[in-house]
Amino acid sequence: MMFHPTKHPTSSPKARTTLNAQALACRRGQRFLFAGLDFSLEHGRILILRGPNGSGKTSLLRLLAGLSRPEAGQLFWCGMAVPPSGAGLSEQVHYVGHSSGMKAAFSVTDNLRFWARYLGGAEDRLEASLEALDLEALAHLPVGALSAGQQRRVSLARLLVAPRPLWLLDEPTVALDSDNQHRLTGLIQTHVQNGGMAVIATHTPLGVDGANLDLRDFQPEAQHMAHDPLLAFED
Ligand SMILES: Nc1ncnc2c1ncn2[C@@H]1O[C@H](COP(=O)(O)OP(=O)(O)OP(=O)(O)O)[C@@H](O)[C@H]1O
Repeated sequence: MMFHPTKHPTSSPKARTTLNAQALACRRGQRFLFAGLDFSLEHGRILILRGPNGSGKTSLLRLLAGLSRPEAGQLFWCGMAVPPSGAGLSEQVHYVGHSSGMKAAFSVTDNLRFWARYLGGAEDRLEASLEALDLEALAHLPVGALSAGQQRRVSLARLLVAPRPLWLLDEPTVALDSDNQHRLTGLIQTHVQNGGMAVIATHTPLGVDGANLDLRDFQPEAQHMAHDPLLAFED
């Protein structure tokens, strides 16, 4: 795939941007979700995370976002080892997870303006972000007054307020109608066509080309399960 570093305002990846995982392991509570997980992702590529509920897709995305630490193994960003804190990688990442990350009482515009500032983006991207997710007519409304699919679109608009090369998307189609699923597909395709990368957990087809990583292939065979799930809970 061609690399166009300056063509699109949503991405400003470095040439030869790469993300590699070597022998990653993740433990939640007393249970190893996966171990020995390797993958390699280059600019312009998509990695699609597969696996049943509870197999560790969200846990892997949180680990890549620097929100939790691996139990073992090593991440490399552009060939540089990422420390357990995630420093050096977490600043390159947009993470859109299950929660919207928005303040319910604030308007769509105010929420996105906050994220633009927080993520080091420019406010002049706001209009384009609203337009890309068909949010202009909702921009003045408090996020808490929006439907689930509309709130999801606000979360996705965050991807566009600041350019970051690696998009981590957790079930991004949830609550989206078919028009907006197509809109999302277009955004992802544009991002990678211009040199971005994406790791996407999904149970449904996204209409994008990507390599598949099935978490079931990395489950340790013998599990020491906690008898009481509450005892295993971690913040
Ligand atoms: N805070 C936590 N403390 C302990 N265990 C947790 C915690 N959060 C999640 N888990 C466990 O980790 C396992 C993997 O959860 P995760 O959310 O990563 O799965 P998933 O593959 O994303 O699932 P889904 O397809 O349902 O979204 C689950 O068994 C879950 O109970």
